Parts: sequence; structure tokens; C-alpha cells
Amino acid sequence: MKKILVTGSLGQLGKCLQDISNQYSDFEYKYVDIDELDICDSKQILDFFHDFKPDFCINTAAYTAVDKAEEDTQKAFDVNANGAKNLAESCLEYNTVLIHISTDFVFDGAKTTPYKESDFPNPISIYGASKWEGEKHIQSILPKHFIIRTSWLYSPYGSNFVKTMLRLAETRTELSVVNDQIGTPTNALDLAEAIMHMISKHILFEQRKQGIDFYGTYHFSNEGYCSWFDFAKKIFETNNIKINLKPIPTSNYPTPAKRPIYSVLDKTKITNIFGLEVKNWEESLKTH
Ligand SMILES: NC(=O)C1=CN([C@@H]2O[C@H](COP(=O)(O)OP(=O)(O)OC[C@H]3O[C@@H](n4cnc5c(N)ncnc54)[C@H](OP(=O)(O)O)[C@@H]3O)[C@@H](O)[C@H]2O)C=CC1
Ligand SMILES: Cc1cn([C@H]2C[C@H](O)[C@@H](COP(=O)(O)OP(=O)(O)O[C@H]3O[C@@H](C)C(=O)[C@@H](O)[C@H]3O)O2)c(=O)[nH]c1=O
Repeated sequence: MKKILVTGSLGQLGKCLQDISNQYSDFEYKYVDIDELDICDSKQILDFFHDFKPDFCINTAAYTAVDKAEEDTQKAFDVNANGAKNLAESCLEYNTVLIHISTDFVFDGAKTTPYKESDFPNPISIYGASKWEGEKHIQSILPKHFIIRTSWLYSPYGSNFVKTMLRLAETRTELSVVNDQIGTPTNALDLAEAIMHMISKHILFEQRKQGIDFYGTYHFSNEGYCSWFDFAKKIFETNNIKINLKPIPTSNYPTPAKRPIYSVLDKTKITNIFGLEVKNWEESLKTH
């Protein structure tokens, strides 16, 4: 039975992977968060790999506080860059395939058409820069990797924009949300399913000795695009919440971190190679 290690397992994506694991019961899973496996601790990772010897490691562990990262730079780089490096080194030693999650925030947002995997990152925030650094470490250390960039993740777990909007609506009658940053919301459950689909396909590819051609970087989000304002509007509609929602420009909502003005991801590569069907973001929000 193939073994899967999931790091950062108490986060949004880690929890969603646990939620669907019964649909993929022909794997042995180990879910660990920082208290059991700190990805910043290379010795701890090596010991862990020595004992468990995973076939696949899904790294969902990350420092995801985008604004806080601007002053907590060291910590963001420790987790997002060095943590990824440590995992890649252990994966190399134990012949483990690393599935690492990255972000649309590696891009600067200067494009006006969906970002392809071949577009060169140019992060404009510490969080984005630390994630890009992590990607580069993995690319240089470990041939057997999948880096999956995703965007605007939400789920019933952890902290995310959907939960923030619902929480704010409990105490406010009016909210202002930026309408000039364009991207795509992604249901973390859809991403979890895409990852498990990729792992299953990978095993098939390997059996046919086609595995090595498919490693590399992929983009995955839900289909379509919207602004954060459109997203908020849909969240309130879906939950039957009446609130006075105002569209505002980014200049009226100053934040410590800069965010890309446009970060829609092109999913052609992942859909062609892995035969994935991607749900529209509005459709997926309804089933949230
Ligand atoms: N959230 C989003 O909107 C997006 C996320 N991504 C990427 O997707 C991935 C999953 O994100 P998401 O599930 O939202 O992340 P979360 O922040 O929900 O979860 C990350 C988990 O990693 C844990 N963690 C932090 N530091 C370490 C460490 N040193 N060792 C082990 N575990 C650690 C966190 O613990 P604690 O909470 O205690 O810090 C948390 O449980 C990340 O790589 C993220 O960068 C990409 C695009 C969008
Ligand atoms: C709460 C709030 C936010 N905003 C704006 C601020 C920001 O530009 C945008 C999104 O806000 P948030 O801070 O909730 O989301 P943010 O943390 O920027 O989300 C990002 O997280 C990281 C981890 C990623 O990888 C990205 O893909 C993306 O999901 O909405 C408003 O305009 N009004 C509001 O009331």
C-alpha cells in the first residue's frame, strides 16, 4: 500500500484532504502539523521520513498571513522557503514524490490574461517572495515534484475570505470591499480532490513508465474569475445575508502587503495532462 504524508494537516487544505481520504482508501495516510513535524526542522523531517518512508508527501504547511509576513519576514521565509527546501531534501533521500502547494501571489499582476506556468514570477509581497523561493528550492533539489499554484482558497476550516465576510456580517450593516483586484476563488475541497486525482494518475503513469514527463509546475483554481467585491457579493447571496456592500478601489483599502491586481491562473496544462474537470467558482461556492 502506497503511503502519503500530509504536512500542515490542521490547515484548510490539510483538513479537506482528511475529509476525502475515505474516497481514496487504498493509501496509508499520516497527517501531521507543526507539533508533530515542524518543516523548519530538517533533522526532525529526516527522522520522520526514516520511520515512515512516504511514497508521496503533500506539503500544505505554510505561513499564510499575507499582511503579517511584511514584518515577520524571517518566519515567512523559514516556513515557506526553508521548510520547502528541507522537505525536498528528505524526499530526494527517500525517493518520495513531493506535492507542494504554491500561490498566485508569486505573480506581480501585470498581465491581463490568465497566468500560464511558463510566465515568470515576480512577487510583490514578502509572502509571495517566500513562496517563490520555496518553489525554486524544490525545482533545484528534487526532480520528482509537483508544484501546484492555486488562488483565493476557502473552506470551512482555518481562516479565509469567506469566513471573514460571514464573521464581519454578524456585527456590521455595511462593508466595503475592493473591486479592482481580479482572481479566482478556489474551494479547498476541489483542490484536495485534484491532488488525489493527480496522485492516482501519477501511479498509473509510473506503471506505464511515463512518470518523469509529468513532473513540474501546474496551475489549479476553480474556473472563471471575479473581484474580491464580486466574491463577497456572491458569499452574501449564497448565505441569504442582507448587507450594504460597497465596491471600493484598492487605494481605499490600504494594507501592509501589496497584492496582484490580476492573478487568474490558466488551467490548460493540468486539465490536458491529468484530465481534470474544473468546477466554476460560483458553482463550487454553492456547495461549500
Ligand atoms: N489560503 C489561501 O488563500 C491560499 C493558500 N495557498 C497555499 O496553499 C497551501 C495551503 O494553504 P492553507 O491550507 O490555506 O494554509 P493554512 O494557513 O490554513 O494551513 C497551514 C498549516 O501549516 C501549519 N504550519 C505553519 N508553520 C508550520 C511549520 N513550520 N511546520 C509544520 N506546519 C506548519 C499551520 O499551523 P499554524 O496555523 O499553527 O501556523 C497550519 O496548520 C499553502 O502552501 C498556501 O501557501 C495558495 C493560494 C491561496
Ligand atoms: C476583510 C476585507 C478585505 N478586503 C480586501 C483586502 C484584500 O485586498 C482582499 C483579500 O483579503 P484577505 O486579506 O482576506 O485575503 P488574502 O489573505 O490576501 O488572500 C490571499 O491569501 C494568500 C495566502 C494567497 O495565497 C492568495 O491566493 C489569497 O487567497 O480583500 C476588503 O476590501 N474589505 C474587507 O473588509
